[in-house]
Amino acid sequence: MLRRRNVLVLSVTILILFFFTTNYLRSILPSNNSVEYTSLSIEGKIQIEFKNLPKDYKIPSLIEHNTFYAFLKNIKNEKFEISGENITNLWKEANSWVTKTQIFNMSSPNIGKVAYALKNAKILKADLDTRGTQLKFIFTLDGNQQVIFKPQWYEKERIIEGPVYAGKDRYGSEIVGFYLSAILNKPLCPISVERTISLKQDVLPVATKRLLETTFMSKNRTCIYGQCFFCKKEDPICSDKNSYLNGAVIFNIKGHLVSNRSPWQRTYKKGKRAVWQEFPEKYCKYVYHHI
Ligand SMILES: Nc1ncnc2c1ncn2[C@@H]1O[C@H](COP(=O)(O)OP(=O)(O)OP(=O)(O)O)[C@@H](O)[C@H]1O
Ligand SMILES: [Mn+2]
Repeated sequence: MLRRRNVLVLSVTILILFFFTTNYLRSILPSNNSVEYTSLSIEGKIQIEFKNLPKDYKIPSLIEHNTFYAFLKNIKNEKFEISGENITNLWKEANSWVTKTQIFNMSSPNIGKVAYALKNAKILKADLDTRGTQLKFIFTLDGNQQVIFKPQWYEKERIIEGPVYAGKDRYGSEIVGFYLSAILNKPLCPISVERTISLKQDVLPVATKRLLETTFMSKNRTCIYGQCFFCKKEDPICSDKNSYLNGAVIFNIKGHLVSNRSPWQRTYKKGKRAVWQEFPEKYCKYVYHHI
């Protein structure tokens, strides 16, 4: 009886060991399937090559970066009294962060206050922002800081079908861009926050003439169509019935910005492929040597 049990225990142990060893070997041994490799996309090959990189190229995860943790702590909305010198000095500091290599200071303990001020400071003047191609506003906040306001056009969950450039600006991408730039330790996206404004109370009383000229009421909602390449009277942004409109408030960078096209820019014509899509391998070398 005892012997039979021993044999059983031994067989089960061998079976378990066999199972784990084969699985382990499968995970560490390179798969020698070269046919599979050649049929992979460029992105797929990059993913595989990442795993084979010498350890010199391996860097610790940026998310563990001390600066990022300081940023996470600092960005927590910090309530303060928005008035007089407080706010003027805060904007002064935020503007001093902007250099050629960063547009916000991840380590500043005041970054939470800037986010709070973007979300809460009174709007002193509201105008249309005619830069770019889509509808946006430029507000002057208490303390004389200009910010851009991009309205929310769609429910957050809404999925827009079609090409990657289908649909209007998604205001959330401004906010995601800001946080992503911090996570990647490249603070190159302006500080952005979500904010709900009352068109009736916060905007219309301080609106410029040209903003008011593109404003009308429709079914108890305040609607604005603005002035831009894609702006149409038939396609305005409208508040809810209580006159509220949600969107992103984006810190406006002072000074002159230069546009640099990405060498990997998409084309906007259906079916027309960009050079980088036609000759992916050669194009990479070309950009490396010529741009
Ligand atoms: N935070 C900012 N600070 C200063 N200038 C800005 C800021 N955001 C945008 N701009 C300026 O406004 C221009 C248009 O901005 P943006 O790309 O966000 O608008 P858009 O309507 O989506 O235009 P496009 O279709 O050209 O992308 C930018 O090229 C830049 O010059
Ligand atoms: Mn854009």
